[in-house]
Amino acid sequence: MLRNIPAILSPDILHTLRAMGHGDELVIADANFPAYSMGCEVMRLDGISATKVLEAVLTLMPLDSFVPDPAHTMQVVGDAEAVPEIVKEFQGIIDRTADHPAPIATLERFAFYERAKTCFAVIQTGESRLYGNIIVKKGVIPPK
Ligand SMILES: C[C@@H]1O[C@H](O)[C@@H](O)[C@H](O)[C@@H]1O
Repeated sequence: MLRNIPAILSPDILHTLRAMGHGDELVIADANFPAYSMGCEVMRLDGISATKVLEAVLTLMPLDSFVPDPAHTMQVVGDAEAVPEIVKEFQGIIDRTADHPAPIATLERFAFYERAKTCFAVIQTGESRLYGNIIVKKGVIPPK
């Protein structure tokens, strides 16, 4: 255990978050997401919701303020305008925790997979709600 570090973040996840640089992207994925097919590092937090993981990650990792869309979720197949409850929760977490909150943008399902393939890593959670996937782009911590 560590002081000031959310206990759900495992040693390998802490290593990855620290190794990521400005503009690198992380996928926080639900339990149905084809994480191992994305070709990047997969870390697992089975049994933990994607919303808890997003909250924990954003307590440590700044969201990028250099781009208009530092966070993306997956569009509902057949209803691109739908906003699932979990996406509303993701937005609330970003609004509460990010230094530079931004509205979440969306990607069509297969465009989301293509974007995920370029990401630094995936954290596969135990999230059982469909469309519980979010890609977050790491920002910078300026000098004090
Ligand atoms: C259609 C969508 O495919 C994705 O890969 C899943 O992660 C979502 O929950 C949903 O089932």
